[in-house]
Amino acid sequence: MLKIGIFGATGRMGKNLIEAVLNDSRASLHSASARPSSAFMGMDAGTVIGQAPCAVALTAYQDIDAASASVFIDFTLPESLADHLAFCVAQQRPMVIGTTGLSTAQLALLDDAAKTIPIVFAANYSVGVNLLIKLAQQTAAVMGDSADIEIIETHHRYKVDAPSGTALALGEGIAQTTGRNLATDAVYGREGYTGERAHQTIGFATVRGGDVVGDHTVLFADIGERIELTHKASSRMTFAKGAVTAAHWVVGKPPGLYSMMDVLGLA
Ligand SMILES: NC(=O)C1=CN([C@@H]2O[C@H](COP(=O)(O)OP(=O)(O)OC[C@H]3O[C@@H](n4cnc5c(N)ncnc54)[C@H](OP(=O)(O)O)[C@@H]3O)[C@@H](O)[C@H]2O)C=CC1
Ligand SMILES: O=C(O)C1=N[C@H](C(=O)O)C[C@H](O)C1
Repeated sequence: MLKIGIFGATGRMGKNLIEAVLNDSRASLHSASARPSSAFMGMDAGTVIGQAPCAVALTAYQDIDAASASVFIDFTLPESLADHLAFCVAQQRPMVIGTTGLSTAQLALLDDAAKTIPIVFAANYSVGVNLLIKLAQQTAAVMGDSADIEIIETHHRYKVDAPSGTALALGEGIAQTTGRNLATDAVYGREGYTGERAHQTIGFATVRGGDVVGDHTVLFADIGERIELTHKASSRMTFAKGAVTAAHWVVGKPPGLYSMMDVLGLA
């Protein structure tokens, strides 16, 4: 039985993760952490998600008995990444991380931690989006020399980072396939007198509103025809189940930084 600890248990994803773990017959909820200032601190994790109590009380991450956990899942905000990484490295526990909007320095921390523990890190844990990345790469290999490439993402009003991590992962995958460099070729939104589109650019457009769980479209627009590859997530449970699958996969792996592509055998 896999014993899964969840950081950020009170968040939108945290609650879905608790439910996904409680519904997994091969896993149990080891622990659920929240900010020390959280109004939910001390409450039962099952109660927090509106279900029957599960005998796991929300605690500060520092108070978790990590030695008895198999793996930790972290979908929080970038500012808590360093603490959670240091905790798991000190306790030598594998991690599954889904937090997006990480800075270059935070990505370097991830690389460092992965020298001593196995970590799965992905901007999107749905099967469909990982397949979309592959399909976008295949399309780019055929059409990337002539078509203009634009990535459009839509998310709920509460999302704090832009473009989405998934949009950036799609852009990175296409850049690798076509010999582009996102650092110089990405265009993040347009305004004013922009001039004509430079062909090698990859454009990103961000839409925010309502309760949209997560939509991504990759547009390959040529003269006379265009292809639009679209994925729409309709439930966060899709991401939560993917993260739990990754948790099962990462336990027992050697230290290293892995992706959901590795978990799904798509790498
Ligand atoms: N990879 C994937 O498949 C997916 C990734 N995501 C990403 O997951 C992340 C979380 O998304 P979502 O659940 O919607 O966000 P929420 O804002 O709903 O949840 C964030 C959680 O992190 C906690 N938190 C924030 N700062 C700290 C801190 N300094 N220390 C401890 N805990 C902290 C919050 O606690 P509190 O409630 O007390 O503020 C909350 O529980 C985002 O980066 C999002 O982009 C989302 C969906 C899928
Ligand atoms: O914040 C979200 O909600 C999501 N974030 C991830 C991202 O930034 O790509 C994944 C998903 O689209 C939902």
